[in-house]
Amino acid sequence: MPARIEDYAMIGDCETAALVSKGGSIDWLCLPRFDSPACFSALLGTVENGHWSITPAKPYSSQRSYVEDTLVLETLFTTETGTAAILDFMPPRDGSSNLVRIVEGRHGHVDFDIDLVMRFGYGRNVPWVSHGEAGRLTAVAGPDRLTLQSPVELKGQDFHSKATVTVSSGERLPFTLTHSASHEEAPTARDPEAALQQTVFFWREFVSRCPPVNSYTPIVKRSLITLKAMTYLPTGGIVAAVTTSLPEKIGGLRNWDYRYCWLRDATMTLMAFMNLGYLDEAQAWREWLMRAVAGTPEQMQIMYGVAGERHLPEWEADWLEGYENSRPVRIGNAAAGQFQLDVYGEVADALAQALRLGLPPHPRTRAISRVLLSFLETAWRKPDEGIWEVRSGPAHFTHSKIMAWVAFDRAARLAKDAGGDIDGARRWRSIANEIHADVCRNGYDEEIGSFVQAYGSKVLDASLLQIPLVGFLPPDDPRVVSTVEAIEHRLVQNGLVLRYETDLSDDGLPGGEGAFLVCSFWLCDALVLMGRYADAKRLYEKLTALCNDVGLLSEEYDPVDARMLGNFPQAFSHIGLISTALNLARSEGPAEERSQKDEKEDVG
Ligand SMILES: OC[C@H]1O[C@H](O[C@H]2O[C@H](CO)[C@@H](O)[C@H](O)[C@H]2O)[C@H](O)[C@@H](O)[C@@H]1O
Repeated sequence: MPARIEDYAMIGDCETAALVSKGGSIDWLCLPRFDSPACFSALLGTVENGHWSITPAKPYSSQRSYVEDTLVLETLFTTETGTAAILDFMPPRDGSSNLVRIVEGRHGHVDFDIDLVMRFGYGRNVPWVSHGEAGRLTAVAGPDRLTLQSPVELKGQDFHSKATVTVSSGERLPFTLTHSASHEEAPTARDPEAALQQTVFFWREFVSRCPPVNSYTPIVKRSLITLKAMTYLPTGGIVAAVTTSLPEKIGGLRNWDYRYCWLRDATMTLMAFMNLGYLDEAQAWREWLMRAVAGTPEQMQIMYGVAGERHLPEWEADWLEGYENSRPVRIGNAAAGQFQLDVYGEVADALAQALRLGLPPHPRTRAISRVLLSFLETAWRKPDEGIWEVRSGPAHFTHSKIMAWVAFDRAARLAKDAGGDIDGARRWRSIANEIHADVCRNGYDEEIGSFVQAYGSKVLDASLLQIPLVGFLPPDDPRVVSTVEAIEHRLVQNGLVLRYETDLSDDGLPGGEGAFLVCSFWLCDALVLMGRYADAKRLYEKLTALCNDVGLLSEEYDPVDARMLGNFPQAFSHIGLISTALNLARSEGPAEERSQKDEKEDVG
């Protein structure tokens, strides 16, 4: 049985990532990319689906943390006979992908059991394992090869590779697992100690550019490192999470594959990077975006593979029993074929912000924006699947229309700022005004005194918290105030915000889910704008207390059973953590910048 979600920590090399449990077991690793088939899938099944544990042979307690300002994980094991630590990390690539584990004796001695079970193809393919000289072990199946280099000789037993080893004070035992294509020559093993220095240097250099954010600096830095680890360095793409199918409800079927690049999640990540001054990452992402969306706007997808791939068919790995029996385990994501209107607004907003924050204009941005806006001119009237990617068919989601307004609003501002394109500015502003009126007429329900999930519906939705955040209406507008209050009243469970009322609306899926964490951060942001600082701070502190011992958040949290749910770690949640910290810490935070007054009267 896998560990609880919060008992995992992530290590990664900005091309893929692994999850390590508190007990020293690596239960998830896809190679060579985030979205490649996993070779360790115990997270979604059993150890027979692949894992690599190095665990004390006798009863132990463990404590862990990242080595300061890095993604090097240190797990300290204490047993009756002594203490020993494991340093787990994935060094920046030098052509091949390496997972390094250094076992270090600290006091007395500790006996460790090592169990390496390699199963390619998401836990199904048993490789041919051969034992070479000096602790070298090679596993091959189909296109993949794993090579383990270590001073310890592992022995084959029931398709596991095993050893028991004693580590004494002052001793260091390095293990390096290298992935390569099976048809190529195996790469020479990397020096693990030098790799450790390079990894520490890489992360420290990256995080040294993070500005102080009051008392929130340590958690902001941790989130920044987490987001960076979810960027695919070769292309600039950003994944929504490094896992698939961690359930939104234990035993439920809301299990999805997040190892792809959603324009929505990625643009929000980009905003977090930019707001902390990380313009290089923003630039890399914008280049990625320009390549990914190239083509006709009708063909623009809401998500892509990390290199911009469009074909992400969804299928089920039926040999995996699922996390705590939460089936199915899905690979790929059918949401890739959905029409989600809000994405245009998110992209427009991020590109406008990029220019405002000093990113030099991209030669193709304007052309692409023009084509997308012409498409959106008629498309905004169509129903869509919305930010929550419902599987019940399209509807006129209020949030989607608001984000279509954002697209035209930002375009009008840019046209005006970019040297007097008065005609363009007029045209975009008049469409923005039309959408604005449409939303205020159809998206607000007088009877319940709140904006609602979709035109004509009575259901509340946390995405409506974006209304003041994107500047659609000012935070003191009575309709905004009453919407925020209605959400606080109806969507907050044990202090955390649910996405919407799953029991009142048909999203095409049975069963409920936990509280979607980014929504609680949005509530904090709205409260800041409304001047309710004490309430915002209280909620923020509650949220940051949900981070696990190494500062990571999943997508959702079960407000009743008090445990993490959903894919892990999730970019959305860490974006929320960073952005709300900035809003609380700065008198003029990102929420206030984004929500600059509507310019309805400006161009006429
Ligand atoms: O709720 C059903 C949908 O859930 C997933 O989407 C969610 O995650 C996305 C990535 O973080 C996010 O962009 C979206 O807003 C969330 O609703 C899943 O990926 C979808 O396939 C599924 O329909």
